[in-house]
Amino acid sequence: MESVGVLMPVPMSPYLEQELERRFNLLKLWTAPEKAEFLKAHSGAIRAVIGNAGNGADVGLIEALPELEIIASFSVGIDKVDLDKCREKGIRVTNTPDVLTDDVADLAIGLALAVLRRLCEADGYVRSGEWKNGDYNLTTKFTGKTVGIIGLGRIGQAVAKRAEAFSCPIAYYSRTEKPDLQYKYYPSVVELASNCDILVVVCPLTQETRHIINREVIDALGPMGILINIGRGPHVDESELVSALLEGRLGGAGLDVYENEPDVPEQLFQLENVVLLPHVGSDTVETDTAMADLVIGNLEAHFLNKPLLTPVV
Ligand SMILES: O=CC(=O)O
Repeated sequence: MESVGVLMPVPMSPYLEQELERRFNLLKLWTAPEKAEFLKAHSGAIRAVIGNAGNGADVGLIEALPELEIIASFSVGIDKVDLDKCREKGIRVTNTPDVLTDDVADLAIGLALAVLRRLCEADGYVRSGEWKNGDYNLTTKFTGKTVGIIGLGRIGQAVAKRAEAFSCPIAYYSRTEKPDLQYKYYPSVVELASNCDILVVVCPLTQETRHIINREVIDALGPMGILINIGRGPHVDESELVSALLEGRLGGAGLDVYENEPDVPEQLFQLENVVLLPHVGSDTVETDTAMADLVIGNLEAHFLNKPLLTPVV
């Protein structure tokens, strides 16, 4: 497969890069001084594109690569890939489900604990020497709080399982009720937000879920409520979130994702009830390797005419 051109638009995992280089003709777009020229020069060779959470394949890229057969995303979310265009052109699409579920769910719980128990602030209190002047403030208990989950797929269910271990009642919103699960279902996000303490966003980003967290939902969650976003930034109307936090209409937020990454609203930097992470939900050494192996497994299956391991299209 050494002659198969595989385009990597942006740097991702060094392990993935190294393993792709051993098997394929890896073309690193970001190393080219003139990207359009580079694509033109290699368009006849490129049969695969590697996407990720931030960079997928839009119509422009797909149209520029006439030999493109497969987009293998190094992510579970494929909102940056134009799936309709891929279907129309018969281009296959794969992602990396399951292998990252535990890490992302762990991080949701970590964010909830960090916001409620002020872990980052308290750490700063020790490092700055302020502890010598007196004890740190009281914080808020996590155990027993009602956790509302938007999107009860693989990751949502893993969040629920972890929260149950903290004796948290679980409620959820999803497009359809899941009668085989014992959790309380709400048919609207506002109703869910009105009836939980911690609201976790974990659904895929689609036209329907863009800004699923709007002013009405934020107000329903209220001044004691906590929003955790481990899904995608555009799930949340970010300017509404910032106003609500600045005005004390929302109790706090734990965010791993933002509307315009890596730009984060600077008004949030001063707030002690907010914990900000740089989109690291699945970024552990173990999961990076597992995701990379799955990307490679899908490419090898495709070019050997075998069934894809984790097909989306
Ligand atoms: O955001 C990360 C992913 O979609 O895998």
